[in-house]
Amino acid sequence: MEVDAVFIQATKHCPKLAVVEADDIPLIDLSVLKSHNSSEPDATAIRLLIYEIGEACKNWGFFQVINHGVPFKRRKNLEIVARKFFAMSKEEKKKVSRDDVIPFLGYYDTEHTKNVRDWKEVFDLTVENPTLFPVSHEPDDKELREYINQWPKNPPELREECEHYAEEVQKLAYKLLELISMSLGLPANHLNGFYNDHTSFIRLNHYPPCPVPHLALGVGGHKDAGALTILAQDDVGGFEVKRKTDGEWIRVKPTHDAYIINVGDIIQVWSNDRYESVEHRATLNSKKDRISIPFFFNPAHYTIVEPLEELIDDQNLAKYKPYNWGKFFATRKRCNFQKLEVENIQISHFRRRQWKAVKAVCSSSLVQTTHKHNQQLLNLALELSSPDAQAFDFSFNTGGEKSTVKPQAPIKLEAFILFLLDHRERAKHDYEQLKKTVDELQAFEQNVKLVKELKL
Ligand SMILES: O=C(O)CCC(=O)C(=O)O
Ligand SMILES: [Fe+2]
Repeated sequence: MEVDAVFIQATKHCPKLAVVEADDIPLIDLSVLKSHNSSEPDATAIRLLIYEIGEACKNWGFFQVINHGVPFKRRKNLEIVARKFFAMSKEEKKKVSRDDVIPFLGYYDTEHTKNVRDWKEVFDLTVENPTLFPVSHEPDDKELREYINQWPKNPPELREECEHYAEEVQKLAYKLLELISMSLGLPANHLNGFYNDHTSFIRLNHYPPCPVPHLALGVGGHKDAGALTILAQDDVGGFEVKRKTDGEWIRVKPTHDAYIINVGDIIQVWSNDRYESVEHRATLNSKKDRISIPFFFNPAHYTIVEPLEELIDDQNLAKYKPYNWGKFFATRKRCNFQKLEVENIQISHFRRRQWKAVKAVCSSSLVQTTHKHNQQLLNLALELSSPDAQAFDFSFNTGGEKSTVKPQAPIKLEAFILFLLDHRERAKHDYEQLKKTVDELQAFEQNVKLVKELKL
């Protein structure tokens, strides 16, 4: 069977044939939250649970939960009805197509992730019906619209099953939000206020069998833009996360009645990078089709997302500028529909200037040309930080025309060292890579001194 080239991934994104399954992915038991025999829950056990969740968010950016309180029947029923829906003819499904008037909700099969088409079809619905959202991504356009779910005639039980499911998973979402809040040292309900008019939605994902599972992806590598995702996957398997320690794609083996929880971009920003949104993707299967059902737990459209005041001080400056969630989401939606030449909007575009300055150092050819080792190192650093670097390429090289900043070289170098140290903390793998390239860190540090002595 011929496969349309729009589905084919660049070689570096193609899934490897040998699947890696890690056995240390955090599996967290929430049974302690249920108060048995109406007695108070065990305070020590809760403290331990909060600690476990904090560690999982920090080290992995995701975890699985069991004994979460969502009745298995609700999930199973929804999976069955989702299969029924996707088994209908295209013509039938397209009756509830997402279109220009209802751009977020209903059926569609043309989503692109990172500009390559996903091998999937989906049905989207909001949890609150209607849900208020900005009409346009344009910052000055203040028009809002009430988005209403589109329900197909068939299967008739789809609506009811979706609504039952949403109700139950929502309870879990609030529990997790509270646990995460406490793991950041904040009161349990600290984040709840953002959810008064929340914009959470549920997606039914269907990945048909694919004749070229080594060349295409169900969903290409991406980070979820919202706050928290609660994912149910069936027993076929295919969900993979990029492990923070070494950048390896790890397959998360389906665990009976477990949910996969991942921290999204908003929690990364709220936590000022203490917790990082993890990159993940869905791989395909040549024989079986697969269903997955993410619940995206997102705040009100008017939420201004920024690092939480309680988590910043002189030592931990806010790393992001505030942004409006509704506008961010609208911009994302606009790009996902079509193949564009530009990169989609990312939270890295809102990183604050002190971090930009660091990236500017990396792109300064003045520094790059001073020493071969440094050049390699800086190129690598530039690569590691490429999403940011793209967004603001200062190119202020030795009196070049575009020069807008005249930075002081010693300050720049210090900033660069800070950048490296930050990377060392955040991604040991990247640091190992850097280290390898310059032979060893010591050599690099000597080079830095050298550049300083040259007073560049
Ligand atoms: O299908 C999966 O396992 C992942 C889906 C996903 O990441 C998404 O829809 O955002
Ligand atoms: Fe996702």
